[in-house]
Amino acid sequence: MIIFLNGTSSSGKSSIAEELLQVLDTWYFHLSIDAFASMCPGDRVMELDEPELNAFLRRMRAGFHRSVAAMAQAGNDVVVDHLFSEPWRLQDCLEVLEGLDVVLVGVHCSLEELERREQARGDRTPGMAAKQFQVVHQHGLYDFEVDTSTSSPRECAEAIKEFLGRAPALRAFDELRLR
Ligand SMILES: Nc1ncnc2c1ncn2[C@@H]1O[C@H](COP(=O)(O)OP(=O)(O)OP(=O)(O)O)[C@@H](O)[C@H]1O
Repeated sequence: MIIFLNGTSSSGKSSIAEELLQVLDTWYFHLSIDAFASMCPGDRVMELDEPELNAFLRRMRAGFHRSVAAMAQAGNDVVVDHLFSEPWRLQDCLEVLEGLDVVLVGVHCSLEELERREQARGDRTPGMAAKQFQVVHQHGLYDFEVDTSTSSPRECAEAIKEFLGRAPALRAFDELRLR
């Protein structure tokens, strides 16, 4: 099982993922694109020129998608914390995760609250969430959706768990592949 959380920066994906690890009945791994980004020497990477940096980041994200697939193929249950802020990312995930059971969860949050969180965190580029806001949910299809403007991370995790018990067999990823 792969529970795939998609939402803007500061929408609360990581917080929900950590709660899911506590409330789910089996032992999931939380695989996060942020964790992958922290594995490289960030200060040296920032010295790359723009085309090199874009190529580097694309390889990292493609590697992340394949690592998720590899963990699931080895029999592990996984919570993925990622964002479809470029169309190729969703397309790549649809291809790479084919044959695996993916439940796609949209993590929503009001723009006002996103901007408040972004400012409070201080370690995120101001305006990043607003830029992603118009893009990450553009494919418009989920198995389940949560709103972190009105629910706590624990409430979202509990709602996702409850959904898993009644989820229809046809997944959003199956429908998106047919498009
Ligand atoms: N449901 C919530 N209600 C209120 N605050 C929240 C909620 N979920 C997360 N937050 C707060 O918002 C901030 C961002 O949360 P989190 O790191 O989980 O988001 P994220 O989507 O993983 O962000 P990023 O992609 O930038 O890493 C944190 O300060 C967190 O405490």
